[in-house]
Amino acid sequence: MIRTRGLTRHFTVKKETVEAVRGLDLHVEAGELVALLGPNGAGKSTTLRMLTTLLPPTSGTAEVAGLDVTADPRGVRARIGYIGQGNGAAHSQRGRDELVSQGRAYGLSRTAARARAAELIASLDLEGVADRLVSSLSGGQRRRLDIAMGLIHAPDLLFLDEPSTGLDPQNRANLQEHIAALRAEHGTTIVLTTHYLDEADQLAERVIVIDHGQVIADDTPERLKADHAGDRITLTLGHERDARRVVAERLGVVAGGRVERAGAQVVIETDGGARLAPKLLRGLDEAGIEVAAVEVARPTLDDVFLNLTGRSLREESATTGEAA
Ligand SMILES: Nc1ncnc2c1ncn2[C@@H]1O[C@H](COP(=O)(O)OP(=O)(O)OP(=O)(O)O)[C@@H](O)[C@H]1O
Repeated sequence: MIRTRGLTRHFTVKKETVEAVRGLDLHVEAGELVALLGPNGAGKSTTLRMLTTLLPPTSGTAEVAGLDVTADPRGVRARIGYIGQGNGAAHSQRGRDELVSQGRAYGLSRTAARARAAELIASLDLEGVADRLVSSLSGGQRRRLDIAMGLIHAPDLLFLDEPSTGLDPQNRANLQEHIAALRAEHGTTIVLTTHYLDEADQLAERVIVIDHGQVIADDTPERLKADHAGDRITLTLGHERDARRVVAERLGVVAGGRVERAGAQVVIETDGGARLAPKLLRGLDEAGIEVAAVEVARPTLDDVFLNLTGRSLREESATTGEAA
């Protein structure tokens, strides 16, 4: 469905070159639900804008829905849906009318456009609000209407640029359910960008991690976590000196496990944390070390990003005022 080779985009800002996307080789099969995950400025939107023909590549090629984005941009646009960041239906119109107009713009007859609009209104749970002015809809309802707009011509491939940014957790969860349901019902190939780690983890079957305009990892969330991050055992000990001793003598810590200490807390990153934790506790007990609390956590995609780049995606998002 998508194949890019060496896809590259530079911008020139005040005589300086910004290498927004640097030689991406992407391959997305029909029916996949893929998330492009990366910090602000990683190049996700620029990639999407090239794949949707909104921006010409500086170099490299991209084939989308069987057509070359540079040679046949109109053909590509007819076969895809694209929902950008913050674009959307006109606020002074009613949602249903906007959908019908959009359908007409794609060449559907009035009857077909109405039927398709009704179908999307039902499947995106907009029945109660589709006949209201768009300006009166909530953020989550508006985002669902945007998605309906992008799907009016029944494209095989849908691009969503940060679909849930700005929504509260409940609306985000609701939108994610709708995206998953669309895929299940229609088999639409979906490519979305996000910097919400849990969204990529729960929704996508495949996560392509992008940093500084390049792919740094590409796999299922489970395999990314298994390959690039371990479980995390957090021990809170009674005294800081005990924590120092655990680290210095690597008490109960298996070979290869990474150990860090902060005050009386020791964090051990290791494979098979649930299996190791009881052994570890027995070892500490035998050494006469008191344990106040223990927690075993499975790795997150943030741990994957941290291990790959040395930076936390969560912190980077926080510094730019975004929640991740
Ligand atoms: N029109 C433009 N002119 C100049 N620089 C640009 C332009 N568009 C993007 N950039 C730069 O290209 C880099 C990649 O930006 P892009 O918007 O693709 O990142 P992103 O991963 O989508 O980030 P975000 O999560 O913040 O949307 C950034 O350094 C950005 O400032």
